[in-house]
Amino acid sequence: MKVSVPATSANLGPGFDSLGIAITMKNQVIIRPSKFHSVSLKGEGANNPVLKDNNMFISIFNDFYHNLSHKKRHFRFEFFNEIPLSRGLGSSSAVIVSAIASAYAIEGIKLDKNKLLNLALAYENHPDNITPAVMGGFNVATVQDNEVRYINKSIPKALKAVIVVPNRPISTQLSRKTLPFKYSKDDVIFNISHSSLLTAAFMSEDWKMLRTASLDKVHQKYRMKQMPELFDVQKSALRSGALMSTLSGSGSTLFSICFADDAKRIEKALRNRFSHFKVFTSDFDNTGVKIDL
Ligand SMILES: Nc1ncnc2c1ncn2[C@@H]1O[C@H](COP(=O)(O)OP(=O)(O)O)[C@@H](O)[C@H]1O
Ligand SMILES: N[C@@H](CCOP(=O)(O)O)C(=O)O
Repeated sequence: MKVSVPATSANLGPGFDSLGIAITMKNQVIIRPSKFHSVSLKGEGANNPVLKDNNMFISIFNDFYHNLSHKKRHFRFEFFNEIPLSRGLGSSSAVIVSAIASAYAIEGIKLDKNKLLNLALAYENHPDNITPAVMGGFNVATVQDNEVRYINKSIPKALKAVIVVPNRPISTQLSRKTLPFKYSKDDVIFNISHSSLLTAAFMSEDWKMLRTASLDKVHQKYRMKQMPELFDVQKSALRSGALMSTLSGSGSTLFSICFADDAKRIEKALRNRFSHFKVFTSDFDNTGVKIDL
């Protein structure tokens, strides 16, 4: 059985804890019944001892598997990870979603995507990464009565993402602690209006509006100060023709959206200037989690 889950970029500027989008970069796991428990790791995190000894996937998978199944079985887990850890591309959401989906699939139980999304919410209480990880595309999401309420929109092929991944991680949990406890009324109004405009721009495919609509006063500047070079990455991306450029999740990745025809030029400009960072172009994913039995 094989499960794959896309990487995601959350917030998209002003949509803190609400907006998110999926790209084609993914984590994949193949699980087979086996005589003994064993794990193989390839790609991102392959040399990380935490992923070998205390793997979040295995512990979430076990929680669900033991609840769903009364049989005692062992499995071989083969992980192929493309999503870098703690770079703001939703690695933790991908793990949560794939572990829950795998536990149901291995027991042959069909799991509705909405139920999967609500189960994932117990492990990550903001819905902006888990919603695109499950559904693909652009998503606006909120939580009410412990349920994710969302609206989803596919992204056309005419758009691509140009992504700059710094060599330093930022932990989401720690980064959230650097944010202010209180915001001024002006900043709140700014973010509500920009996040609403950004959502409307995605829904109506008014791509020229993204630049203005993606401005934020709630989290980016506080987080980007930890790595001031990110301000230069953002300026360079916009100067090279990106439609918008925002801190991806809690960082450290800078995520730019552009017309497909401009992607190679923007990627080249960013790679020339920030050769010490990983720079690449990606398509958007409109499918979300995929399960092959
Ligand atoms: N492939 C993986 N396998 C197991 N655990 C993972 C994997 N990727 C990420 N994690 C867990 O998620 C944590 C990173 O989460 P977080 O700081 O929220 O970063 P991100 O922005 O990538 O979601 C890691 O420290 C690790 O505990
Ligand atoms: N809204 C969250 C999103 C965190 O995304 P991640 O990919 O960095 O885990 C936040 O901004 O804290």
